[in-house]
Amino acid sequence: MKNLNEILSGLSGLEVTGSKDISVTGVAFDSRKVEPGFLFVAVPGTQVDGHQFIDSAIADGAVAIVCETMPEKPSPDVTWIQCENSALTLGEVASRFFGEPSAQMKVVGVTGTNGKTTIATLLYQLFGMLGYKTGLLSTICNYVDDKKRPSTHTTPDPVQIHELMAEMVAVGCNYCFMEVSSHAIHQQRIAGIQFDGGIFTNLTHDHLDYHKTFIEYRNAKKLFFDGLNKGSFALTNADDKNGMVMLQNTAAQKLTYSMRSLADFRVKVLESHFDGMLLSVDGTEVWSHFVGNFNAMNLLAVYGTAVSLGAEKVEVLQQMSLLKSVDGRFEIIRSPLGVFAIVDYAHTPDALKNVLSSINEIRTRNETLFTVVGAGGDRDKTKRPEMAQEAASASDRVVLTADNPRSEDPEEIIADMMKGVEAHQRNKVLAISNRKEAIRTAAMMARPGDIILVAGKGHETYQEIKGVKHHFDDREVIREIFGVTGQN
Ligand SMILES: CC(=O)N[C@H]1[C@@H](OP(=O)(O)OP(=O)(O)OC[C@H]2O[C@@H](n3ccc(=O)[nH]c3=O)[C@H](O)[C@@H]2O)O[C@H](CO)[C@@H](O)[C@@H]1O[C@H](C)C(=O)N[C@@H](C)C(=O)N[C@H](CCC(=O)O)C(=O)O
Ligand SMILES: Nc1ncnc2c1ncn2[C@@H]1O[C@H](COP(=O)(O)OP(=O)(O)OP(=O)(O)O)[C@@H](O)[C@H]1O
Ligand SMILES: N[C@H](CCC[C@H](N)C(=O)O)C(=O)O
Ligand SMILES: [Mg+2]
Repeated sequence: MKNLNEILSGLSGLEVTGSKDISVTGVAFDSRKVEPGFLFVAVPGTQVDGHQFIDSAIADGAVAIVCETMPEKPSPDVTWIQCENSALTLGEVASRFFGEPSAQMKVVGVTGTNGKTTIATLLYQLFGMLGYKTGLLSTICNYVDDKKRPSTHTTPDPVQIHELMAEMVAVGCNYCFMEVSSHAIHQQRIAGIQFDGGIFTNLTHDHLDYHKTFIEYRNAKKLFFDGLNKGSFALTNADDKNGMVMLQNTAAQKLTYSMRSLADFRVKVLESHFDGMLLSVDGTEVWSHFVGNFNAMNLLAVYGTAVSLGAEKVEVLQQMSLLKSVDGRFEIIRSPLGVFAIVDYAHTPDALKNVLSSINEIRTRNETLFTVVGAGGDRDKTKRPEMAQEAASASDRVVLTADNPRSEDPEEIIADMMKGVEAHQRNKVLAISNRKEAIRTAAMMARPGDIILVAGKGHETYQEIKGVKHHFDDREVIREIFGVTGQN
C-alpha cells in the first residue's frame, strides 16, 4: 500500500483532478486485474484502447485513473491523472509503487535480435558464481536469486518487472540482468527502470510483422541506448554494422567488443570442437563449453559486462570456463548408434546461418547434415523463405516442418518457406508438417556419425496449434525416437 502523493511526487507533465492523499493498494493496466483500492492505467494498445475499460476498472474498485484523454463526464469518486503518454507513466508509477527497486541494484539490459537469453543467463550464472545474489528476467525463465518465476514474455510488462525487481531487492540481490526486446522498448515496458548498463548483440531480420521496416526495428533498439544515463555503460558489438549506430546518441560510457577489429574487449577462437572452444579473451586462453563464433561473441559480451561492472578480470576468466550451456541452445543428444542430434533455438535466418556454419566448420564432411526446421505462425512472414534458404544452402538434407503454427495453417507456412528453396536445391528438401514425424524421418534416414539439427523451438515445451498449447519438447521427442533416457 502506498500513498498516491508518494507515487506521483517528482513526476512531471501530469494534470491531477481529485485528492492525491489517498491510499493505493496496487497498480493495473488490465481492467480484469483491478481490485479495490487500485490505480488503473488506461493504455492504448495494439488491439484495443485501454480507455474503453475505465468504467469497468472503477466498478471493480479503482480509486485513481491514469489516462491520456479524460472521459466526457469523469466520475467525481476517483482521482484522475491525465498524462501525455500513459504507457510511459505506467512504468514510472509501477516503479514508484514498488519502491523504485531498480535504483537499489545494478541493472543491465541486453538487446539485439539474437543472443539476449544466452548473454543474460550467462551473466546471471556468472554473478552467482562470483558470490552475488542476482536476478534474471528472460525468455526461458525469471529468477529472483535462486527462486524460479515463470516467464511469459522476453521482457515482462512494467507491473511484473517492478514487482519482480522489488522481490529481488527484498532478498538482497545486488544485480539484475534482463532481456530488452524491441517490442518492450516500443511499448515503453522498460519505462521507470534505472539501468546501469546496456548491451547490444546484433541486428538481423526478425519481427518485421510488428516494426514494418528494418529501419523502424533498428530505431526501436537504438531508443534503449538513447535512454541510458550518464554513469551507465553501453557495450556494443563492433562487428555488427549497426553496432555503432546504437551508440550515436547515448549519454552512457561507450564500450565495444569484437572478434574482427580493435575494440575495448577482444576475442579469438583458437580451437573449435563439438564439446567446446578454446578462446583467447583479452589475450588470456580460456576453455569454454560453448560452440560457434557467435557464442564466442556472447561470452565476450559477458566478460566485457562483468569487467565494466567492476569484477576482477582474472576472477571472471576463471569462472568463464565453468559457465554451463543455456537450455535449448546447441543441446546435443547422441543416439546409441552414434547419430548426433542438436536442438537449438535458431528461429531467425541469421541464427540458422550461424548455427549451421558453426556445425559445418567443426564437422569432417564425411557425414550428412540434416536440418529439421519450421517457422512460427502469426509472426514475421518475410523471414520464412530466408530461413528455408539458409537451411537448404548449408545442410545436405532439409525437412521443413511446423514450429508453433498458432492460428495459421502449417502447410501454408511451409509453402512460404519453400519459396526460398532454389530449384537446384529442391531434391534435398522434404516437407512434413507433423514435427514429430519430421524429426523421426530425419532420424530414420541418418546413419551413424550423421548430424541432425532440430531448430526453432529450443527450450519450448509446447507446440501452439490453433490457440491451444500441446505438450511438445524437441529433446523429449528425440530421446524417445533414439530410445535413450535422461541427459545424453
Ligand atoms: C503485440 C504485443 O506485443 N502486445 C503486448 C501489449 O499488449 P497490447 O497493448 O497490444 O494489448 P491490447 O490487447 O491492445 O490492450 C490494450 C490495453 O487494454 C487493456 N485491456 C484489455 C482488455 C480488457 O478487458 N481490459 C483491459 O484493460 C490491456 O491490458 C492493455 O493495457 O502489451 C501487453 C503487456 O505488456 C503484452 O502482454 C502484449 O504481448 C502480447 C501478448 C504478445 O504476444 N507479445 C509478443 C509479440 C512480444 O511481446 N514479444 C516480445 C519479443 C519476443 C522476441 O524478441 O523474441 C517479448 O518481449 O516477449
Ligand atoms: N550472438 C549471436 N549471434 C547470432 N546468433 C545467435 C547469437 N547467440 C545465439 N544465437 C542463435 O540464436 C538462437 C537464440 O539465442 P537466444 O535465445 O540467446 O536469443 P534471444 O535474442 O534471446 O532470442 P529471443 O528474441 O527469442 O528472445 C540460438 O539458439 C542461436 O542459434
Ligand atoms: N520470441 C519469439 C520466439 C519465436 C520462437 C519460435 N519457436 C516461434 O514460435 O516462432 C517470437 O515470439 O517471435
Ligand atoms: Mg530471448
